[in-house]
Amino acid sequence: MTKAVHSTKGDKYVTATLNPKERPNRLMVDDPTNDDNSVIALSQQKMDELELFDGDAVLLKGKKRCETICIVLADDTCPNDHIRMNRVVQNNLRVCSSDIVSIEVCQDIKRGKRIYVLPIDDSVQGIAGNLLEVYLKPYFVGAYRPIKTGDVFVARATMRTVEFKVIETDPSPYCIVAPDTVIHCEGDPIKREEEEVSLSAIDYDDVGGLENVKQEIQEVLQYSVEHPEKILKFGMTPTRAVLFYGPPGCGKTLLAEAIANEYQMNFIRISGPELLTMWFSGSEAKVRDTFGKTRQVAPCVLFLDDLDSIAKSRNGSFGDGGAVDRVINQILTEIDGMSAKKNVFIIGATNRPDIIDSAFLRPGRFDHLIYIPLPDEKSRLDILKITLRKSPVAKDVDMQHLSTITNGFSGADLTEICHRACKLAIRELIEKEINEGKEQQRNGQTATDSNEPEDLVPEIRRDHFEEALKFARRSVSDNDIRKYEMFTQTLQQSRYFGTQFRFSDQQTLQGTDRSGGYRENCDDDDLYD
Ligand SMILES: Nc1ncnc2c1ncn2[C@@H]1O[C@H](COP(=O)(O)OP(=O)(O)OP(=O)(O)O)[C@@H](O)[C@H]1O
Repeated sequence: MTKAVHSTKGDKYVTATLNPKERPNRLMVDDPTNDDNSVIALSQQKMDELELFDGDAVLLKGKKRCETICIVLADDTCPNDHIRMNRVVQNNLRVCSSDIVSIEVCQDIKRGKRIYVLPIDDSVQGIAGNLLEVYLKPYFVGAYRPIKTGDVFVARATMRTVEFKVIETDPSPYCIVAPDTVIHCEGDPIKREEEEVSLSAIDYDDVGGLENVKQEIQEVLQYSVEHPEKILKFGMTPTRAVLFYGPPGCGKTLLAEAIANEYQMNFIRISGPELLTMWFSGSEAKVRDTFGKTRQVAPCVLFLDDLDSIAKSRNGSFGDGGAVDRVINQILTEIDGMSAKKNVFIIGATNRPDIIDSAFLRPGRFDHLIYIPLPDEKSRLDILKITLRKSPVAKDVDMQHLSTITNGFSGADLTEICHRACKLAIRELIEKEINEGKEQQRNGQTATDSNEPEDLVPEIRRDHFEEALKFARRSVSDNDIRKYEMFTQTLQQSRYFGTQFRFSDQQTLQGTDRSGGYRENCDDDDLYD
């Protein structure tokens, strides 16, 4: 399986910039074996040559004068002139696989007194929790991570990942975050800068079920990326765009992010309404720039969400159909330009495949449609387990039973049940701690009197789930599902002409049978006479 989609660099360029005698500290970027945001790896031989030791802090320089600091470790599987780093580090340096970076020891790095970081707005949407406790402390605790002003990093908790930008460090511009470093994160989330692309940390293990779809995507990507010449030989163009369709909340977005991660590609998401708003507010150039950015950060997955909204708007709030036609044309031109580029893969998504403009579905555009259905029982069990994998759940909570009784629930509906159960446990814990505090006050005790504070709610229990299920609801109706199934069936019928078709030997020999040999069940033999 292709794990990485490398940017195409001519050999000449590589040999010129990698002349080992002249610049031993210039190395070619490789994908990591260890996915840590703060670690890069070199061969032991290269470490010796550069007089580096395991655990040294190093200063890395990439493109556009971008720099970052990491810890270096020896990895004997790393080729001598290569440097392994994950996508977070690559993005901070604005480089990708096969690009060249330089490395030098960073001698003057100090322990941080304080750091100030802020979340990036689109990565924190819908998250209400305490970012410091839930994301930042677990990310930094005991890790002694070096950070530099301007870096972006990804911190993870349960199912969500949040991207943070380092606004300031004291001392500046870089430091090591130690246990006594004070972490500040107060303030509004900040906007993603133009050149920063999303660093999805969602991977295939975060997506429950959908095994067939993962397999299908693998084939599409593998054929298109690894064997384009074979596809061209047979007169076809490699598939560069697929359209996910299906009910809401079943993992279209999640899967698109996981694909980007799985194939070590950057991820850019644009929604149909965003594109329309850009256009109608008079910034066609912005639409071009948005697509342009995708080309710059290739290899990249471009995720075009809510494609149906463009079709809907023909008769809607954006005025006459003519204007919408022009938007569609520009978007299609961009998509055509994009899909001709080898290392940009476009994934469109819609809940309303029936109203998608047919121009989007022409060969060379979204000609490959993939249905993302409601999860079946096994997939529901997977989704429940994935959602709760970082949560302590009591042993007698029967997940299998939960997955059986939730027939017809989407992935998002199931996630909501789990989150509600978690919140009930959290609420109970807080209430119990407050009550216990009051009790201690009444008894004249202090919290430090007792040695080990008792864990008042150690796990999410059955009753938390039972309560959560009272509020559970299916967000997709049977009627909707029937419509998707009918669409899929019609699509298949229009695609698959017939399994019984065979060329007749006679026709091959004589070359005269204009019916194409498909005569088995035909009564109207005289049609062409
Ligand atoms: N297959 C799945 N595995 C794990 N979680 C899932 C799955 N499907 C949905 N979820 C949960 O539901 C949430 C919403 O899923 P997602 O946004 O990918 O759905 P979608 O199909 O893109 O929906 P929409 O069409 O409304 O944009 C996810 O963040 C995740 O928590």
